[in-house]
Amino acid sequence: MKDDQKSMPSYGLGRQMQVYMQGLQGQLPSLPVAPEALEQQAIAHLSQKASGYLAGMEDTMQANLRAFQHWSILPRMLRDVSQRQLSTTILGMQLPVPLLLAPIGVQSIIHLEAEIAVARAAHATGVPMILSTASSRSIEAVAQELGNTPRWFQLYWSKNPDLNASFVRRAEQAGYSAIVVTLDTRLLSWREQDIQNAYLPFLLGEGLANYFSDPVFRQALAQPPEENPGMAIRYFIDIFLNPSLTWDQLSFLRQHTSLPIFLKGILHPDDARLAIDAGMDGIIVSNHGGRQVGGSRAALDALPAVVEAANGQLPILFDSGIRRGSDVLKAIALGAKAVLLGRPYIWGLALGGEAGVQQVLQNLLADLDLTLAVSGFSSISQLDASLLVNERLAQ
Ligand SMILES: Cc1cc2nc3c(=O)[nH]c(=O)nc-3n(C[C@H](O)[C@H](O)[C@H](O)COP(=O)(O)O)c2cc1C
Ligand SMILES: CC(C)CC(=O)C(=O)O
Repeated sequence: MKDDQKSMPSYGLGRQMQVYMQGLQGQLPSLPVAPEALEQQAIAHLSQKASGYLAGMEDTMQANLRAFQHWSILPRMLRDVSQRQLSTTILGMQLPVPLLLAPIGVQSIIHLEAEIAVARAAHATGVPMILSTASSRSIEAVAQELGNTPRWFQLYWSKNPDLNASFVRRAEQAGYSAIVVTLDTRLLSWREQDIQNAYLPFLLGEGLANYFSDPVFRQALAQPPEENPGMAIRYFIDIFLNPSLTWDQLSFLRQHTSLPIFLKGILHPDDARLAIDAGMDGIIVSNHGGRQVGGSRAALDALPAVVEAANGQLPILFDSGIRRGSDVLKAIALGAKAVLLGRPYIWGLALGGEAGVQQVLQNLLADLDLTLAVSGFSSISQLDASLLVNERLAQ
């Protein structure tokens, strides 16, 4: 984290003042500040294929956003909020803010500098990054940009066990401090826009940097990917999806890493109990941003039951629909230790590369810090359900 951002207590105010002072010199923020306007501008900027890929099932995405409206913050007054604390600890890991960048694959279809730009922005703001297996830059190249910024690696569990073990080994060697296994994408769902556009970026070789650079993957090919990319892509298609993956196979991963393992994509409380039985270290409640099960429960609506089922035995994180500081507060008040930011940073990437991602993160952190303060709290560790009113029950 940069020195001028180390003191989080003045962060929100600092960002506000920076913007207003720039305004006095005739400079307005280069990106829209409201997430809705940011999204609109980014979608208009991207090709139809890329924006179609970013989309999801509209009803489920809307449900994710609406779920936040069902909860209202009931602020408290006249409490000293002059010193504020946004940092949190998860399984002994210190996170400067309760926010991580969600794993988002194939960023090369959004911006030429892809995950490199995102990693630089993460480093500049201190926001930890979760790198996707399907990234367009390798595990090692992204790590190099992150310096000492915390990083986790998201694993898509392929049909080749040696490849899975190799990915995890590479992540460990490159300083990633947790493994996130995504459970909800053992098959690709029926994605209407991609089908309409007949577009799957992997078939064009996008998002395969980790595969093409992996010794196990390369060994399985008769010719290296540089000489015969078509053959490498076909092999990727053969092994990538793994619908036969079941709970009992998680022990394999445990044998191959000493890093904490988080399961991403849990919505049902019974699955939270299975995660505990399987000896996992954490859960990420998520419906993949409404991209997998069309018509699924909004992720925020699923959070309280998962938190209750976990019963404090392992940390719960959350994503799907985080757009503003108040969303972060609500998810944390409902029991999440931290949240993952998804599409908003990709909109920033689309419009402004590294600087765009940085602006989105700075704004969100400032919003979070100020919303915490005006709600009457000085530390995110003070938040619990008493912050919120459930408007559906209150009516
Ligand atoms: C274009 C795109 C690609 C994604 N790629 C991955 C991925 O590679 N691995 C993964 O676990 N989740 C992936 N996700 C899901 C995100 O990690 C996260 O769950 C989701 O974006 C949260 O929803 P939100 O963006 O609406 O907040 C992807 C999401 C999008 C939009
Ligand atoms: C299928 C993946 C490689 C990327 C992903 O998770 C997504 O597109 O939602």
